[in-house]
Amino acid sequence: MHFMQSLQQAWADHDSLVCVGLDPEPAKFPAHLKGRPDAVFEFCRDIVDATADVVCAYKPQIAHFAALRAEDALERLIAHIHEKHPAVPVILDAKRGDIGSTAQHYVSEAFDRFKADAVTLNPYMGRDSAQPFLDRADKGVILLCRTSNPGGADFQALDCGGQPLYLRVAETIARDWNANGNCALVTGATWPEELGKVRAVVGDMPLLVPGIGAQGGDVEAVLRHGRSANGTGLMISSSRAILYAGNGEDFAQAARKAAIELRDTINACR
Ligand SMILES: O=C(O)c1cc(=O)[nH]c(=O)n1[C@@H]1O[C@H](COP(=O)(O)O)[C@@H](O)[C@H]1O
Repeated sequence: MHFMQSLQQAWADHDSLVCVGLDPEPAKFPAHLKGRPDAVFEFCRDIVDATADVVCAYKPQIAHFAALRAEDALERLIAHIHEKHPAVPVILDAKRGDIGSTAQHYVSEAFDRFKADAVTLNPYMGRDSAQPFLDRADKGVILLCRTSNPGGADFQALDCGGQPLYLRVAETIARDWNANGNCALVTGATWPEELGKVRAVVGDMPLLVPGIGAQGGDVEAVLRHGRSANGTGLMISSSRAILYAGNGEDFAQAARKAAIELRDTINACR
């Protein structure tokens, strides 16, 4: 199914705008998993199986797997999600972006090797670096716009003909890059007013919103500024606050409880 269709279906069927970020850090794993040869897969799989009915998407972050030489675990994890929880789309957080000939290989990595439904991209290299991704009309292309980190403003807030660069990025992508209707933007929860300015420019385009939980973003402000006309339009992503909500044998149930709490807090503001 087209990423945008499965996202909308998951928003509706699970009544949830929560995206769980899958960022494995073995030092934070519960004691009974530490040292097990397949701990990265087992940890993420158990989190997924405990939360799949209360989320709208999963977002594995590729460096967290690659640094551990666990890319095969990432492949198996995405295959597991597709097999056991086919209603939940998978966003590969890879923040790619390169000249067209290399971008083809990043396309193949994300969609043919890992079989993700969507991927995050850095738009700094311009249209031709994104085009091979945009051409995959059934896949989501989620472009950095106003990132959650403290240095996000270093370049993104620079004046660009009377408006900040991040708004020019939002405007250009919504107007020129979205011919296949498969674009979305990253707008951090830590800058809710900027998020609202992006929403005003892009209409109902989905926004991936990291920065809730460990980075301290304000859920109510994100909803107030960022929800679309029908009260959806957001993939509100949290990694550490859900993954490491508990560190005992019941860690997956603790993650489920944290995901449900976040879903309910969000829904109270919709
Ligand atoms: O593209 C992202 O997902 C992303 C964009 C951004 O602006 N800020 C941001 O934190 N992220 C990612 O979102 C996740 C945030 O993790 P937590 O702070 O633990 O919820 C990490 O995987 C980051 O790489």
